[in-house]
Amino acid sequence: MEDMKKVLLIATGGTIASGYTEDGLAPQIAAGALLRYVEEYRDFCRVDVQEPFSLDSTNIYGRHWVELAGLIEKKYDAYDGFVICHGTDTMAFTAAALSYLIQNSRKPIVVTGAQKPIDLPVTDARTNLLDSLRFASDGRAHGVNIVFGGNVIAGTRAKKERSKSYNAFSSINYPNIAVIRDGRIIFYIEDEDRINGQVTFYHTLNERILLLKLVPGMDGTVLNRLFSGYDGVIIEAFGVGGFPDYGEIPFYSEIRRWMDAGKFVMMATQVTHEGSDMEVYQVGKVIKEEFGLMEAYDMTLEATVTKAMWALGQTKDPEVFRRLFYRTVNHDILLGEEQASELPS
Ligand SMILES: NC(=O)C[C@H](N)C(=O)O
Repeated sequence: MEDMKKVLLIATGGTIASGYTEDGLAPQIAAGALLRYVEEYRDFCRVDVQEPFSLDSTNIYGRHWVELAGLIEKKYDAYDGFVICHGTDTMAFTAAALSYLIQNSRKPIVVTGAQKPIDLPVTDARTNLLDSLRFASDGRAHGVNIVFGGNVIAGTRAKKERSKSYNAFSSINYPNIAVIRDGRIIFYIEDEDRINGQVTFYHTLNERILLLKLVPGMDGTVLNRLFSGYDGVIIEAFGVGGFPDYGEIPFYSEIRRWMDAGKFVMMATQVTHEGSDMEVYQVGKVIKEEFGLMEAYDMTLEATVTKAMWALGQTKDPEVFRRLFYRTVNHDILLGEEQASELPS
């Protein structure tokens, strides 16, 4: 058929493509073989395959994200949509990173995977892959999304909340973009009109970002010991956000040291839902104001980390960094616009 959509399937490994070995599950099923389990796709799209690498997603990080974005950039004009098959463990990081590396894409870029290998008799893999191909072939779909367990989740809003169930991913602090039920896509958010201008690809990340989770009693000098290894730190604080003050233990002076050295200090919360708001309590407000600290607000940790890597890959200027960090990309932050609008443009 003339109007069949063209989709590029990019396989990267993960459980969806795994088989049993003596040492446990490991990726084995080639990209082309994945497609044989979902022949129904032939009714609505044509698919080519690429397999840049085949890894358990535990082993996927910054350089793979840049490689995936580069591959999509190279093939962008030749396809109507892209589906990346990926392990679930770091899928939320990859989807967030790709949301920053590929912005303003009118074409859909879907990240999917499964909790069970595609060749098992009982598996979520076939539904997830077929749903993803369907979504990547839909004219209303755009940008980076995870399709998993019947949910379509903005690439910056996904979190793996369940390690075994088929509904492993949730959309955090934001509604699903769409759901897919029995092969029918029901959009909750239709915002194609927000895309104007050209798709933009970025090629640089700075991975020297540390995510430090506070535990009660943590000694602030831990920041001193990690100082030379990183250009920025995101501190995963308690509740809406604040720093402990245990008397002589110097979180405050460590933050001063990092900032005086031109490093970036940001605050996020270890609570999954509803986000940070450092100005509520004295333990947060005073230090936020003193240092002009940035905070993640309603962003997921995965988005916060990869956005910091992307922004720091573009600039070292604190004002430019702040503007990039608070600007909304692929629905990632709702509470940052206010902060961004207070900055000179
Ligand atoms: N369900 C999965 O895909 C888990 C696997 N360990 C991976 O992330 O590659």
